[in-house]
Amino acid sequence: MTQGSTVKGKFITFEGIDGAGKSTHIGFVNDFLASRGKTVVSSREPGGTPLGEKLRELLLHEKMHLETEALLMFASRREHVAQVIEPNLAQGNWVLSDRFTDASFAYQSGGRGLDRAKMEALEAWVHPHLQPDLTLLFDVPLEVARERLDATRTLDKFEREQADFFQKCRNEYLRRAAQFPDRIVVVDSTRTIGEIQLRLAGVLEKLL
Ligand SMILES: Nc1ncnc2c1ncn2[C@@H]1O[C@H](COP(=O)(O)OP(=O)(O)OP(=O)(O)O)[C@@H](O)[C@H]1O
Ligand SMILES: Cc1cn([C@H]2C[C@H](O)[C@@H](COP(=O)(O)O)O2)c(=O)[nH]c1=O
Repeated sequence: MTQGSTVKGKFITFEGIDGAGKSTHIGFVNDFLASRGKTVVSSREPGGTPLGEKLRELLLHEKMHLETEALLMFASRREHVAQVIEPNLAQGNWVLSDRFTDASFAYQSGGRGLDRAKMEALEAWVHPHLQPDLTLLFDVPLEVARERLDATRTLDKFEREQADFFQKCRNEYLRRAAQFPDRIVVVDSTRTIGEIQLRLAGVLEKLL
């Protein structure tokens, strides 16, 4: 959702606590939209640009003050918005981002406790006129997410956090879903991958 009548592309973000299953579905959404004739660009945060990927390495592996963490997330986002998101939307392309600003609210404010007003100030600074057209929030109980993560990979700094942290992240995600019901669609990610894809197809049809 961008201001200005020339913009034709759409911006879709994927959110959820670690292990909820969001990355699994980005490829499906990409292929679904491509099959409808859309040019689709898939990206991620933190990251999505050469500088953003360097910041991602620091963010996922170095201990830092929670405000440093929030500022670096938004520094990565500033590059991403300038270099990837806005230029592609302006060309009429569809942009899929594995996480965006809802993740900062969920993790830095919800999980770590950073004042929400500071997050709102950063959001207003970094992308005052840009919001996703659609946010897919993959929601699962913590235990399900943890089981999925433990089965698949070496854990990074965030993924090693305790259950209490993820409960607060999840609560903040769900609070935002209630605050922005027209933008954020909550997807029950305890369902099978096939059931979730059917649900996603229904949601995407309405956006085409
Ligand atoms: N609906 C599902 N049912 C069963 N397993 C699933 C489902 N969705 C995802 N998985 C599995 O759970 C694991 C984690 O999924 P995925 O990497 O998509 O999560 P994520 O939310 O993107 O995690 P992160 O944010 O940490 O990258 C993968 O092994 C994936 O195959
Ligand atoms: C954008 C963003 C991300 N995070 C956290 C959330 C995840 O734990 C990692 C990214 O890892 P993923 O496997 O690629 O999802 O970063 C955050 O805390 N704040 C943010 O704004």
